[in-house]
Amino acid sequence: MSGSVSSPDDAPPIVVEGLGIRFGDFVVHENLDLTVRRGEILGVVGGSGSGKSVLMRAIIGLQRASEGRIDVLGHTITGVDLDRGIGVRRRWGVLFQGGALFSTLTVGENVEVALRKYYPDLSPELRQEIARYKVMLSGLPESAVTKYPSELSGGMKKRAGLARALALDPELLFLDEPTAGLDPIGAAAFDRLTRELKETLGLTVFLITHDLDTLYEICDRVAVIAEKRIIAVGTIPELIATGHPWIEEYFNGPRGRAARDSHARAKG
Ligand SMILES: Nc1ncnc2c1ncn2[C@@H]1O[C@H](COP(=O)(O)OP(=O)(O)OP(=O)(O)O)[C@@H](O)[C@H]1O
Repeated sequence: MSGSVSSPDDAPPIVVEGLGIRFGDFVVHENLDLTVRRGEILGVVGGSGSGKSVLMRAIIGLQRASEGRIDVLGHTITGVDLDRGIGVRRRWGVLFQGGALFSTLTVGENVEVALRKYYPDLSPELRQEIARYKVMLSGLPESAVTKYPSELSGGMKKRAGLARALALDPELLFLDEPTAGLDPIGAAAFDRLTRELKETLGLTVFLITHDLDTLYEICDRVAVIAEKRIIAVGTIPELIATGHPWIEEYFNGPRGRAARDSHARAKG
């Protein structure tokens, strides 16, 4: 079942077809379809508990699908043990909610974990140098390399988690609520960093968020999860044009309008 799709490099980086996920009798996803285009930042929104994180976990092979098929970077990953053989796991990076840093390791050592696993022959000097570079690429000062997570602010922890996600030069970056808990200035700075990294490194970004400013400022398209599936995907004007009540309320409610007005003012 680990078959390669016909031309892996031309295929959209993520294709989800007919996905079904349930926990016992509780159905989270049913017949969910989604295609992520190469080089885009795709925002993923939906009410609390609608299954955004479960979908992300399924795409990165941490959550078993009950039905359907998921292709990532040209490889079918459903029904496949990702620790064996297909080598796709090293081609993505993930920033989990909360950063998921090892508290007993320094920031630099956290970044080195994946390098040790996938490139065991790297010399310690080169490994440390790559980790230092990733930390700085994520907008942290060089001094952060030797700090422990407990010594960092919330915003710095997110950046440290991002450095870890970038450790293996991924093609695909998964961000689960990266600006949650940040003040508005810190959130806007993180958004800018995401956009810059996407453009500089040629990343495709799957970004779960509740942050309307993030959607307006940096997302190329937005996918909406409701009723156990993706009910619409497109630019924000395209979504609003669907007239779906949840989308209408989300983007045309008071917060949605405030984010849209602020985006329009920033654009002049
Ligand atoms: N391992 C699990 N076992 C049982 N139920 C689960 C499990 N993981 C998630 N769920 C349930 O699946 C549903 C979707 O969870 P998920 O975390 O994907 O929501 P979400 O859309 O990311 O929500 P939020 O915006 O609040 O983070 C929730 O009802 C959750 O309780």
